[in-house]
Amino acid sequence: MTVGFIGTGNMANAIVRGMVGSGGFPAGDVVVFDRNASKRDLLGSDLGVRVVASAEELVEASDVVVVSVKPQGIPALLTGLADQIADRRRVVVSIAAGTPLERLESFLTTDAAPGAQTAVVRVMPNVNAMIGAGMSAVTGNEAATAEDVATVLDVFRAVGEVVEIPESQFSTYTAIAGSSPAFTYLFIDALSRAAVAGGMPKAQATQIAAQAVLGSAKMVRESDKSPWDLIDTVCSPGGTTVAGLLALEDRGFLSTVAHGVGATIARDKEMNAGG
Ligand SMILES: NC(=O)C1=CN([C@@H]2O[C@H](COP(=O)(O)OP(=O)(O)OC[C@H]3O[C@@H](n4cnc5c(N)ncnc54)[C@H](OP(=O)(O)O)[C@@H]3O)[C@@H](O)[C@H]2O)C=CC1
Ligand SMILES: O=C(O)[C@@H]1CCC=N1
Repeated sequence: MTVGFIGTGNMANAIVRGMVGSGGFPAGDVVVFDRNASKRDLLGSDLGVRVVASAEELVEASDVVVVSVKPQGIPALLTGLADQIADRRRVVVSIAAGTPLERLESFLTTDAAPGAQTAVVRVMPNVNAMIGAGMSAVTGNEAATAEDVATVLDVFRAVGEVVEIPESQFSTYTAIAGSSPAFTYLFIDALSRAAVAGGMPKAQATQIAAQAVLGSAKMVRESDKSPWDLIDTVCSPGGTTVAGLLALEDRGFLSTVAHGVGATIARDKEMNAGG
């Protein structure tokens, strides 16, 4: 099975590097195209994946076509490829935020295959796919068979964990897993900047903060305690942690995070509605 990527920016780079790096996908089974020759060629020279010179050539060469351009670029791209995609019976995967299956289907409707519906699978990955630590949600349209969805799950499983969720949950999912790496990087940077204020070199502080966040995430996943209960295990009576925790709450830490997640969901829904 050949998987092709149209658009080799931040996200496709992460996925393709993760796929090939994981050893789960031979470089020869991955095809890439980007309108910037230098970007697509870099993936070819770094990984040995097949590089093609047009989107049409990519559709011709790929069983699964992953559209990895910004949401604004999708209408023109898919409309231009709709006849060929229907004719070749390709499975289309979109990783775009704020772009529902129904809209993707509307761009793929074609007179070349009246009544036939293209299989479309929507995925929300995250950028940690680059190191095989991604988290991706997957959902298929009516035309996507269980086998199509399973194939796409396999692709994204090669770069991290996968979960199948209903499309109605995609906005919420996007906030807590698609966008949240940025929020978490910000948290790590905030920890390390505060340590710089305390006199520690930035590079060292960042590595220490990152390991503390990594270990905390592992603990949440592996412990049978809830995060709330784990907080109590760190807070010694009259100690340092509870002092810091109360100061964070004094500035509304929890509600600030919830506010950020809410704004992310709202923006995704606005994009879903065409905004
Ligand atoms: N970045 C992230 O963490 C995540 C992103 N996503 C989704 O992934 C998608 C891609 O995002 P991201 O990788 O960040 O975006 P980028 O802008 O980094 O990458 C998109 C690439 O596609 C190229 N491109 C645009 N239109 C075409 C076209 N018609 N044919 C060929 N190449 C084209 C762009 O070229 P040019 O530079 O010239 O525009 C660019 O190189 C988005 O839809 C986003 O919602 C989903 C989850 C996480
Ligand atoms: O910011 C965005 O719109 C994309 C979707 C999730 C992460 N990046």
